[in-house]
Amino acid sequence: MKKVVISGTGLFTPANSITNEELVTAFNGYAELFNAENAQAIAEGTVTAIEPSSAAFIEKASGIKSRYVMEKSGILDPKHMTARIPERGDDELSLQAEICVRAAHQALDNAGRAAADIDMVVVACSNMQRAYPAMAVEVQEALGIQGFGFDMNVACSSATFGIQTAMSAVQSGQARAVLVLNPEITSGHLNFRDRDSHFIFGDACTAIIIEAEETAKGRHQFEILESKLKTQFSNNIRNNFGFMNRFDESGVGKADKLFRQQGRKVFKEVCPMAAEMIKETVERAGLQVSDISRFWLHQANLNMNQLIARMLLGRDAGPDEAPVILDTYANTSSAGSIIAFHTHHEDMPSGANGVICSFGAGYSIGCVVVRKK
Ligand SMILES: CC(=O)SCCNC(=O)CCNC(=O)[C@H](O)C(C)(C)COP(=O)(O)OP(=O)(O)OC[C@H]1O[C@@H](n2cnc3c(N)ncnc32)[C@H](O)[C@@H]1OP(=O)(O)O
Repeated sequence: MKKVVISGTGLFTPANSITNEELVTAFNGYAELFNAENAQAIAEGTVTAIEPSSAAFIEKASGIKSRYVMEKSGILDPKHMTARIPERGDDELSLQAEICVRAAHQALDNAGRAAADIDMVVVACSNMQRAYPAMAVEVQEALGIQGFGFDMNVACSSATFGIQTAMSAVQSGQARAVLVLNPEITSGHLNFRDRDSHFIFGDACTAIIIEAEETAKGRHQFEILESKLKTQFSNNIRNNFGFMNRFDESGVGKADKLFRQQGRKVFKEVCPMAAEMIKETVERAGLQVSDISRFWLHQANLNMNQLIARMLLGRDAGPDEAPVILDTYANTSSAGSIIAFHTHHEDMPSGANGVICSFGAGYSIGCVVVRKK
């Protein structure tokens, strides 16, 4: 079988960052307004008052200190509580394609590649900006890539599922090189009025070039030794937004058309699944967990990652073994493990092994074992 490498990655980080304190001030402002407007109903017991959020809780429960967003002022306005981003015309590059292009240029540069070397574009993320045409085809056009492109959505595991799809395309000869993009504008599906989850997500876009080892030119190449995917249905992370929403506008309300989760259940159920998947995939690669020097884990919750590392290693992981980026990026869905990889791989010596592992809605888990060239 043809050997395949990750030959370059890229990252787009939005210019605006929001601290926990800023986010909590906005949320508490909203809560005060809501409680004042509904004072009588709250006193009568027909409406529940909104409790204030707390920056200390957020950092302790999740490890998140701040997050990047495409637009900040609307999210921090207690009367608005979502980003203010004007719609673009059909003749303009869409926002999601724009951030793909920004990340793609960096990945192409790191891989020593030009658009003409790419035959396939995959946009793999949790939310597409529109139904069609596919985002990937717009990105293909914007970059001047021949060949073909398509979108795929496996929520937080979109990047790892995209890597395996790209690897198969290279191995089967469908593409010489594939550009996988993970444009996560998570602020669009985050309910900033929900105390349990308003702090969870941030925006970012990652790009990955996958190609045959024999012709790869990237400065830091990682051979893909093994990859394994798993899905198991769960309602514990769910978003009912979709094209049939307009059939029944009475619905069960608006909040179910945004991200919602049973965080405790997710924590309890996903950690053992992810640890087991990592162990299985590493063993399928002919290695032991002790042969892995770095784990680029999905970046949703610090306590989750620490627990998974303990399940695997029987001890706490050092910061070099399981790099953390969620403190400043929060959960960027599928981009998270790739941001960790992108920002923490250059120092690895030749021959060092690592694992990229994503886990999230579906449930979906993707595990990719790599070795530095
Ligand atoms: C695309 C994807 O990645 S999907 C995301 C995948 N999801 C995950 O990975 C999430 C995994 N789970 C988690 O991260 C955690 O469960 C969290 C961070 C969501 C919540 O942390 P937990 O410790 O489980 O907190 P929990 O929800 O049980 O709340 C604990 C208490 O804090 C309170 N609380 C909740 N939110 C807040 C807040 N913002 N500020 C202050 N207090 C809060 C709760 O009401 C609760 O109070 P109670 O004990 O009086 O009932």
